Amino acid sequence: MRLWKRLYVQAFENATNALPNISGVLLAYNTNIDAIKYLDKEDLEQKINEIGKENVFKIIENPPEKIASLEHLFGGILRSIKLGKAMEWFVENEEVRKYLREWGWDELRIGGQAGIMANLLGGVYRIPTIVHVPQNPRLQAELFVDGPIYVPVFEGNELKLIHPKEAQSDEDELIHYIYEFPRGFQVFNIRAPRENRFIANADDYNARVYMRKEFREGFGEIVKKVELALISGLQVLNEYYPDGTTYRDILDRVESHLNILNKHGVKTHFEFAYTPSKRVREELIEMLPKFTSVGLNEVELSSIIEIIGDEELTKEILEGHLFSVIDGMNLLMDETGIERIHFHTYGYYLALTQYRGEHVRDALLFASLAAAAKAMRGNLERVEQIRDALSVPTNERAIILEEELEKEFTEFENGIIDMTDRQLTFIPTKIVTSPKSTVGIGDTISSSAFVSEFGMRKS
Ligand SMILES: Nc1ncnc2c1ncn2[C@@H]1O[C@H](COP(=O)(O)OP(=O)(O)O)[C@@H](O)[C@H]1O
Ligand SMILES: [Mg+2]
Repeated sequence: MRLWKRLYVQAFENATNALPNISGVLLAYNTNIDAIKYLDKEDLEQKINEIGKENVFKIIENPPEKIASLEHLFGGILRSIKLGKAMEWFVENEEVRKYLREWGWDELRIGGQAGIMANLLGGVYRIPTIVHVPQNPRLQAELFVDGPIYVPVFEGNELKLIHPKEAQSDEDELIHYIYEFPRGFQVFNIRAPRENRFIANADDYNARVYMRKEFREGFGEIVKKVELALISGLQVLNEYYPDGTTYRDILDRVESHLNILNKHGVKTHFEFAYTPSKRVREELIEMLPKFTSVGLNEVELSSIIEIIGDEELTKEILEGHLFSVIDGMNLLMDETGIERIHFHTYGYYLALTQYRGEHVRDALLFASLAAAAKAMRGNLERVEQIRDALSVPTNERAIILEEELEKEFTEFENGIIDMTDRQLTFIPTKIVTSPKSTVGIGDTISSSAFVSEFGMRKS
């Protein structure tokens, strides 16, 4: 434990010193508005009574999984409360969208993985950051913090980089309505077994990874300004769209972007997220050889092994067996040739890399501090807040895992294991016992580790 305390302090210094080494980062593709409302029992009961309680209750046991009426909306909310389960349904109906807008929110936050990472990398780490915004309405633009955050804008034929606030225009508002409820929340005779949220997604653009003109026509220019890129948001792809296009049309465009990034020597990271469509998941795995790095959690690694591995390993990873996770990471590297895999789960992170160095470990430690700070505060504003996370306790139970690793690998030192052609890096993470919010922690972890590692590599 004392060892890790020392390593954490050093890593914070090394990582923060190296952040200014990065001249530019690109973030694509998903940015939206998260509108958060904390549900109120009286308000909810009154609205449901007005609409017709009986019809709303019918939806609870027959979930349509999408919203075409107010009955669907409130039935979905009640189902989420009843099961204590996070659910996200797409809003298909224009009248319902108007209703949602009028019902309003308590808080607005920038949403989407690219949007969230922009406020962190540009706003907190002060790295020049270019972010893709499918639309740039005022409501969303104002959620970007001040700092070197840019969207590309055509002025005539020339591509200019402008802060989103200065580039806002009269475009669509892509709103994800997030209805949060605490454990024990009661409405009529329904009681929430645990805290969670229901999301009504009123965003046609990110659901099909819409790319704005500047990214379709000016990508070659944009890429010249960055040395790192983080790609996310592909998990939502459907196999077919009503207009006859498929996920393939979109992935073709993403692949052409990757080819341009690779041609310019930009290091690329893909942030995995659970991808319900097995077909799409398969295609994403096939695209991984074009990336430098991938970030994922236990559910996502397991869902990949389901495709490239066997049933036994799939199950063991989901159950959290350390050595199965390591086997899964090795298998994924064998299959794709990807240079870096960063696995994160509650309590520890692993990185498997085709290169060596202590900066890989320091980057994971820095990411763990950033995650703890984010969990504590809900929102990060300054790098000093990450330093404060040094006082958060380190996961004691990971020490048992560390001992298992020591037994298995003789060459294990300070979290680093030398395998013949690879390095495996292990760190116990900080754990915040009562987090203020858990939205965007995974994105914070992966992006902090990726950018700081490459910054330190240049030191
Ligand atoms: N209370 C906490 N303290 C520190 N880290 C946490 C806490 N809760 C979750 N985390 C970290 O956040 C990660 C969540 O990432 P992920 O599962 O990818 O979700 P998302 O991408 O939706 O944020 C977990 O793997 C864990 O490492
Ligand atoms: Mg994640």
